[in-house]
Amino acid sequence: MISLRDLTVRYGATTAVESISVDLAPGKIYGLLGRNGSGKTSLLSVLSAYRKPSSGSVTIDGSDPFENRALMRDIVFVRDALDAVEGDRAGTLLDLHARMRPCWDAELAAKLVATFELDPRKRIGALSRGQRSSLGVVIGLASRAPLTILDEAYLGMDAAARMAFYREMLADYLEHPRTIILSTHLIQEVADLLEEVVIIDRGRLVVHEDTDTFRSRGVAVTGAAETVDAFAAGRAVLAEQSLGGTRQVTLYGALDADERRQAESAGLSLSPVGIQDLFVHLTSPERTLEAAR
Ligand SMILES: Nc1ncnc2c1ncn2[C@@H]1O[C@H](COP(=O)(O)OP(=O)(O)OP(=O)(O)O)[C@@H](O)[C@H]1O
Repeated sequence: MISLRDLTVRYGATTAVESISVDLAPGKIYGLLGRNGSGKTSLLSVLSAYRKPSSGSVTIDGSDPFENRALMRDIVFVRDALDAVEGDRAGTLLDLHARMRPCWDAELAAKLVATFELDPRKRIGALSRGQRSSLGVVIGLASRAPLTILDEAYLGMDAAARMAFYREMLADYLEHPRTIILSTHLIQEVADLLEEVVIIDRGRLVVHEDTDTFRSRGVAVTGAAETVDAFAAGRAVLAEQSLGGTRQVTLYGALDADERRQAESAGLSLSPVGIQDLFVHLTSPERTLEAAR
């Protein structure tokens, strides 16, 4: 179990992560979602023991990962920087991880290198943006670390490479379940892979729940403006738009069967809201959930 307690990360006057407490059960794929600068990388850096929290704590199965060699071997953190010597060859970096990672799977690494058409003889500094990301993904997946953290691992990858990444990740995860945390802005693309979503906004935790429950909370209600307004009264409204006499509101909060019947008999139409739209509404600067309530 990963437990964050009042986790705070500050850089001088900037508070990147503010008092986040959350428990993440092992063996799931998590989506860490947040707008630019919301604190995702800062949070993941602490989780992967790259950085000490300013205050609060992180424990993994009860132990602090910071400077904990045994725990750190079981955490792989793939991020933009790749943590590599630019003059080294891609294959050298893979060999390094093969030696460092107790669960490294050389066969999987070779298969992924072929899938992404990577040339292990190429120097890291000479890789294209997408090839660098692919190399990161090979390291992330072939490490088979019990805690695998992929921070925007897809940067620069084209659509075909991203689809291959998702496919390979899911296939390997199903055979070798582990905790995977994906930080991503491509929410719609990965939505079906995520078992739980964690949303942070301006350093604070906004949502942590299983993806289906989160998805079920969003409903778009469309109909005559006054009927929609009457139905929406007292509910959390995340967004609204009107065209002529027709209004659509996005509500946050699952409707029960009675409420659905009531809406439909009033002539309103109900439609689901994708998790990307829910995310956008919940983290929009103008309309936070607190404001909506
Ligand atoms: N090394 C640093 N020094 C000073 N401020 C930093 C540093 N790293 C991050 N920050 C600040 O902390 C805040 C959170 O940044 P962070 O990189 O954690 O966000 P993020 O959610 O990963 O963003 P993005 O989606 O744009 O990658 C931002 O305001 C950023 O400017």
